[in-house]
Amino acid sequence: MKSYYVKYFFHSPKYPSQPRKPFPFLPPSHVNPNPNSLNQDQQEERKKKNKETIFFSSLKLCKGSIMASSLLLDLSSSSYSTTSRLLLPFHGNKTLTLNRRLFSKAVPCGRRSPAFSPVTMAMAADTSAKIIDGKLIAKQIREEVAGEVARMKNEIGIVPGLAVILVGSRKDSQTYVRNKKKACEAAGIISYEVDLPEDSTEEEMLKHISDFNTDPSVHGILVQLPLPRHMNEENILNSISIEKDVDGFHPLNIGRLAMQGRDPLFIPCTPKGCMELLHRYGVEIKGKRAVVIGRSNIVGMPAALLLQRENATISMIHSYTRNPEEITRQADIVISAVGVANLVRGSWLKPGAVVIDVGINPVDDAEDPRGYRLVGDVCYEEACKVASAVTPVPGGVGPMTIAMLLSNTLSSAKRIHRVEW
Ligand SMILES: Nc1nc(=O)c2c([nH]1)NC[C@@H]1CN(c3ccc(C(=O)N[C@@H](CCC(=O)O)C(=O)O)cc3)C=[N+]21
Repeated sequence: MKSYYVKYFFHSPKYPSQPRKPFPFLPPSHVNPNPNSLNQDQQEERKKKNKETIFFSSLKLCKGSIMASSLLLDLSSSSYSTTSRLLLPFHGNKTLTLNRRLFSKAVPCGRRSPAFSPVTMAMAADTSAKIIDGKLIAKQIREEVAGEVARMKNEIGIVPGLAVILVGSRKDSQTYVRNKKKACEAAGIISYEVDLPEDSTEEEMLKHISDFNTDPSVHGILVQLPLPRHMNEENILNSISIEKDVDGFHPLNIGRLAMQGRDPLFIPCTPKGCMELLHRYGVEIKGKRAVVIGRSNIVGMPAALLLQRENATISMIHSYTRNPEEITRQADIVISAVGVANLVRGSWLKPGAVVIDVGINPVDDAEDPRGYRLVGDVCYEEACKVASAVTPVPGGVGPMTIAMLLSNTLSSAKRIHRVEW
């Protein structure tokens, strides 16, 4: 039986909504900008894998009732930011309908040498776009948070606390959690970490959450996603007290975000980071056309709601969108969160557009000690020539996500302790 590597999972009770097991990272070869950098063996291995690998931008199981989410899964909840690392072996006997339209756009588009900072590269590439420096802004925000944390401690003797729950031993999740902890410590926020083995039960998880819900020294609770497939993500996220849900994933919180005249308790960290970058770079949003590529619960959808709250006219692009290129080209602001390397080409952009690239996609890089490097959803070099401002990857939205987590934890502690300033 032929086996395909399929991204991603099925939304059906019959099928778990999470990967069967993490599969070794296998980046699509056609986004490798420099296949010649591979040695002979690696090239052979690559050719072999290519033969048996089909990437989907969307797929349907023909029997109808079961629909698979697409590659344009939009950093969707259980696959957050890791879609491109997780490829599932699929031993299906079902007929698959492929829609390669969008994905076929994701081809190599130049290379950024790791030796150069984004800023130097932008200049070297003779571009006009301003580089939106997320790393710098995130640092400023972390310092602002640290100042307020110190003030809280001095004035009322309260130190904000963040609880992080990690299940399993995924390397990328461990790295993210470690970085979050480090950032907390640097800002003076106390972090509490619970590491659970992969095979822990949902009940154990719920017990930890319920303990944190009632623990007065904890002001924020974060469950690192994705969760192992035997856990029900919806149940778990719903059990986090809305007052402490610093990720802002609680459905009631999202409902408030979507409604006029209501305010959410927390704005989800990644979209909040995107908005903060637009604000701090003085990008006007009111009355502008904004396109959000990807409709995940944690990035695309809340990002569109936030832009709309600030009076932009929004369009959302997803795996079933016809003419994504044409629609994107009308946008003054583009936020891309799909997890497909180099999907958005220069030709997709209106001259002068502002581009926020949320994608974090690993692509092979034999020159990198890790064997891969990270690129965004947007072809950076091309975007630099057309857009007026672009976020780099890394160094763009990623660091902002962590800064926003600290900011949400601080505001939670302030709200709980009724701090007025
Ligand atoms: N409950 C939950 N909340 C999250 O906010 C959440 C999550 N689960 N699961 C995983 C994703 C991923 N995520 C990132 C945070 C920081 C960087 C980041 O700092 N990236 C750097 C460095 C990247 C590198 O070099 O490895 C950059 O883009 O410059 C990236 C990704 C938060 N996530």
